[in-house]
Amino acid sequence: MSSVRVAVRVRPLNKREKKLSSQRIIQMNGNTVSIHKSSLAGGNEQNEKGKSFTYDFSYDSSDRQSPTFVSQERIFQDLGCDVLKAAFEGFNACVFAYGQTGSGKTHTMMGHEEDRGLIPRVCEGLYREMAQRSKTDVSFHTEVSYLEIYNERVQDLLKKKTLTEGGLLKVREHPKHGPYVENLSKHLVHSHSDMEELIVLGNAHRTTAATGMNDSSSRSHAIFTIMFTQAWLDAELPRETLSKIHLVDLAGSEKADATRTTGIRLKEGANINKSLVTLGSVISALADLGVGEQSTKKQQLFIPYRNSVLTWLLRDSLGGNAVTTMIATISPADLNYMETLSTLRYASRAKNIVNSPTVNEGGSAKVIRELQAEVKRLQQLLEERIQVPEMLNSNRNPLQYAVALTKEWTGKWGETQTEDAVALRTEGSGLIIDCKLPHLINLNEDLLSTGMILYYLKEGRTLLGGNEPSSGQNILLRGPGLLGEHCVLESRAGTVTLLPQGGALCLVNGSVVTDSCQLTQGAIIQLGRGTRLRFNHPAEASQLREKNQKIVGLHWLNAAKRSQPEPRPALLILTEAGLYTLTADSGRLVVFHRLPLLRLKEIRIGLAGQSVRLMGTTEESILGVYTYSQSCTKELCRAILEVSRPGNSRVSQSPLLSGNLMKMSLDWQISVPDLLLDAGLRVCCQFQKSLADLVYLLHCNMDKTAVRLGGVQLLLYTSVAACVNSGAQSERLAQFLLTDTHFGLVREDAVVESATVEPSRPRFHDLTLRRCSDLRCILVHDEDERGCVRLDLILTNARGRGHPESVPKAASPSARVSDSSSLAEVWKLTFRCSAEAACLINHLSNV
Ligand SMILES: Nc1ncnc2c1ncn2[C@@H]1O[C@H](COP(=O)(O)OP(=O)(O)OP(=O)(O)O)[C@@H](O)[C@H]1O
Repeated sequence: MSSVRVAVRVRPLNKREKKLSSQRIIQMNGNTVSIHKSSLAGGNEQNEKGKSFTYDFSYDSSDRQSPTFVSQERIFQDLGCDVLKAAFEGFNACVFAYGQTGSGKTHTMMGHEEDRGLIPRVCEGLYREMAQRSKTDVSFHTEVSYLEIYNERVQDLLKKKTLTEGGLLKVREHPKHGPYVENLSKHLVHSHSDMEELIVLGNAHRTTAATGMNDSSSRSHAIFTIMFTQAWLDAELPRETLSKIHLVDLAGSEKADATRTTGIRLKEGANINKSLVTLGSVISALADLGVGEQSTKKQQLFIPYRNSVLTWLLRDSLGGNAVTTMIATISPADLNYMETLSTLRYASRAKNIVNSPTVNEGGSAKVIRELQAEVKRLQQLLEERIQVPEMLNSNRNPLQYAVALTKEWTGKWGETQTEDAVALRTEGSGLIIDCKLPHLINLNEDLLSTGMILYYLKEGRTLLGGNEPSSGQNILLRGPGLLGEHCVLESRAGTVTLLPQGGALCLVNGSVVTDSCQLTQGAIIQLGRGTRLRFNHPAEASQLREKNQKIVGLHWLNAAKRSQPEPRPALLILTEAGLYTLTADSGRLVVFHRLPLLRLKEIRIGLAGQSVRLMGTTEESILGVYTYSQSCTKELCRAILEVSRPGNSRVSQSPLLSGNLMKMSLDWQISVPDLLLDAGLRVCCQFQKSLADLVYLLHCNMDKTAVRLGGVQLLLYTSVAACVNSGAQSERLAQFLLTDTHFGLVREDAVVESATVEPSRPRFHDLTLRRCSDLRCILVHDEDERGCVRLDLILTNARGRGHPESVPKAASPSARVSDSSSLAEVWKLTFRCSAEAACLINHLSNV
């Protein structure tokens, strides 16, 4: 018997809560969590003391600086390690996160690249532990499935929606094994990186949406399941255990008014709440069972597992055969008092659920073990000269039967290892054979041969030979010069070696081999005088692919990210799988940012197409790219989309990728629709919002009596290399802007904007603004070999309006007038595009 373990975790205040000056109402003391009723929730002196609940674990993650701060690693050490322990002992395990929407369930279960949650850490831990145990004679077999329950329907997150109509799957009940999802794909995994890839793929397919409470709210319940089998011979007795690990990220419980939900979100909310209400009823009923009312109530108590898909599928984890942990996630803010209290009550109730986990022994192994035990018992009887039942001498002699079954089991286990290892799939008009085990492909030169043979290599020895079928070869080949026992291929823990037998002629990649030789991916093996085979090692190939991904494009640009928001020169390497940004650090190139393309969620084009903001699933993943030209922006975006969403015709038709971004940006009337692509990838812009921000900043720094806010009209906004003031030598990259009456330089931040953290500076900053009438003359230099044009703007009576130091924030701009100077001021500007320089010259000459 084991009680459900319950942990409570409080997250930091979010942006919304801070904006509303929320009070913290959660205190954690040891494993006791106290919630105080705030004035906002109608608190008064009397109940100010609040309510307290005690759990198995309490985690205060509300303040990173606090000494009591609990990290993702600590949660893994406390809860994840127990999941692994249970799995290796043969128990089922389940961890589910429950809590209000936006309270931190996904953060705790999945986390993000820089701060990984429980699921990726459990997967990593599983492989770490397997590697440590690999020296023992235990074999492991791991399969993974990942599903979501959205609006009470089950969808496979690891498969494109082609299986059944809309990709929806049915839940059925197996008489022996209980509820299961029909046709749910199971993926055999060989390595931690295989598992990570599946997680990323599944997450990309998950249904999320922005709600009032969470910008990226999970609208579905997601169940990531690892089916983990271990098999070994224990003193000649076969042993096999199968553990199912369910890692569940529930959708958030929510009040319709709190999230200001309507339409689709409201319907989702109703379904989410329906499952959670059923989960609550199940927990409640089980808790009643657990607190010692079994005798009176057990018979009468009905557990409503089947009232929702979620509880039906998790039946074994709730009051059944599993070691189960619930993580209740809460907000620290008084705003959410009622929801937090309800979560704490829910969690407290769950503590009373008692499960009865048992080691899940593989069916056939169990029968054999029981038979072996029977044999032992009978042998003992023999030794004691007690009359032995007839059975021992009959055909169904348990000893022979057990030996036969053991043999069969060993064979079957081997098969399960290779089952699913070879699969056929179609791609376009081609047929692809996927084989996860190391294998050989026959490169037959016989012109009349039309088939292709693939020989997979199981763990252990494989004897190859020809011509003499009686030699007991595992792989029988035909060809001149082949001996009966030609060579042995030995596969051990991912390494395959070839050992020639008795003077047989073997060549690997054209060199004669006489001793043991390790084979590597793609090796060409020649046996005898004509038999040629190609060796493939899928695991090694996948590692090599990772290391050696095909480079699709290189871009030298400037880049920034949240933790380092100043643009810096960067090399962007676009590969088939991700975008790598390298920068120089003390003379060495270092990876500044990495964005797997599967995780790419948003491409936002900056004002006039001068920058791009690429965002993955978290704010930390934001990469700001300063392209300084709309053509470069379009080129980069097209390249990324061509790799991540190939062949999508809507990409080329989108005005964002084909239109004039400058024109679209500076015209208040043009509204550019977002482009929504597969797996929730959005290509968008916020031209009008950015334009409004910029115009407001400009207007604040102009002479307000002369220009109305509505009269500020932007004519040009482009990147230039600028050197302002005659003395200064160094050029800096900035945005040049031109209005009817003014021109200026400003810097734009491509990273800024954060749902949870107040940005440290406004989108537009460091503004230097001049009246057009301040201009005395323009010197136009010849175009250089790159087509760039330099203009020297010569200004007299320089009056610094909105000088860099005078513009701390867009919201509170000031118009400090700098010292007048009798010296002329020179702005040396280099325009990348001569048309833009011409536009400036035309306008200023007219003035
Ligand atoms: N412990 C934490 N530390 C730092 N940030 C957190 C923590 N928990 C949550 N957050 C942040 O709060 C936001 C909401 O969290 P998350 O998406 O995990 O909530 P959720 O409970 O899964 O919401 P929903 O039910 O709507 O999917 C995210 O931006 C997340 O990064």
